[in-house]
Amino acid sequence: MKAVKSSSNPSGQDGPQFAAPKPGFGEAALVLADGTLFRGKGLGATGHAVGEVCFNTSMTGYQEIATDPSYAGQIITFTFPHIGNVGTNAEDIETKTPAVRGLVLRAAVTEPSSWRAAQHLDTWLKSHNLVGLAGVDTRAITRRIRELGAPKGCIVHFADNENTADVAALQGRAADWPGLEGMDLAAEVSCRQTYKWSQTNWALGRGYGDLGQARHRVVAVDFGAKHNILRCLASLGCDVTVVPADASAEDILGHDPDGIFLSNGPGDPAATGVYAVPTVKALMDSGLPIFGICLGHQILALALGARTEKMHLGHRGANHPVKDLETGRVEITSQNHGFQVLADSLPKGIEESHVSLFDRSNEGLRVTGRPIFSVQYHPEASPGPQDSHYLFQRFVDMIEAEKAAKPKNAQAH
Ligand SMILES: NC(=O)CC[C@H](N)C(=O)O
Repeated sequence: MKAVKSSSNPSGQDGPQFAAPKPGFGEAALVLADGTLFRGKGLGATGHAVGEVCFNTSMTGYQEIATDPSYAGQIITFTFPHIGNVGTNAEDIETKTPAVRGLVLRAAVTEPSSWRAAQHLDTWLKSHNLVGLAGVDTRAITRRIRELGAPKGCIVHFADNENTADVAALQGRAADWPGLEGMDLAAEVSCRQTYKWSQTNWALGRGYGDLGQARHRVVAVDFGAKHNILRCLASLGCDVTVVPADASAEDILGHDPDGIFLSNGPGDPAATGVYAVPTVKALMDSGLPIFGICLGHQILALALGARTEKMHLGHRGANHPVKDLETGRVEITSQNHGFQVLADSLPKGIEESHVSLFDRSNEGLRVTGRPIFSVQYHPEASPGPQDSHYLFQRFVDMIEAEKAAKPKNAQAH
């Protein structure tokens, strides 16, 4: 087993010194499927969890990241060293029950310093039964991930009476985990029942608002939707009905929507799409505007006949440059995905609308002449820049144009 000591600096250069976790935090480790071992101090709940180890480069917004349902089946390494220093609160959540498997941090978590802090990250992790690891060389982990492609791993926070030397079994657990390819996780994190969403975006001095008079009806298919997407829709006057991932086209159209939204979510789109792809195909026949984000983009692409594949590393961060191919404008985007749509598999009549300036991978599509479009990245930010908020307005503009072209009393439903 290749141990990487948490206190060492493998680059041999003088780097910044980080506070060591305080005594009282138990032993903890991250073991990759190939046996690479990182030992540090535990945070949050004791226990172990297995998942794909990925890294996120965002400098802020760790609570939104940790509550993004798209992280089901994944252990996040934060490349930014100081995570947890503004604590946690009841507002910055993207779902009530986080789906992430565990968090890996460089520096020990300090006491929260923010007027919004309600809980220490350690207490918050415990309350959600999430395992954390701090005091490890996250640069070394990131470099390992870069070499291997997001590897399988096991994170463990030992209880006081446990034998902390026995990590070989944990390597076995990591190696035995089947991996995200072919895994359907959207069904796990989706809502079980249809519900209404009316909360609007957060503002300083007010907090979240509430949708007043609704102007449009949108059905959002929940593959693991981040709350801020729903807030962005409500903020533009949409009365949002959220339906489970396996809702049929009939169920969805039964709500008499003016537009349909396909959400982000975890897992392999090819696996998740087994039930969603036929539904989305049927929804496209309705002629209604359709907007997809991330997993929603991938499912829409599959429904249109394109292909998806797993990326080597994926994109996870809050500063990814993306070019809108129609306007030539570059937006700095928030991202979290490990699969991609293959642009050269897009059939005729489907245009690539956005491209990543990091690696030229596909970041969006548009159906020529129809109000159907989607993006791979996260225009709702949360966390991240708001450069791409215009896409929600684009969706609402499409809804308004369709309604103006086909007044309700002239429509079939
Ligand atoms: N944020 C998302 O919707 C992620 C989509 C998909 N699970 C991926 O990793 O590519």
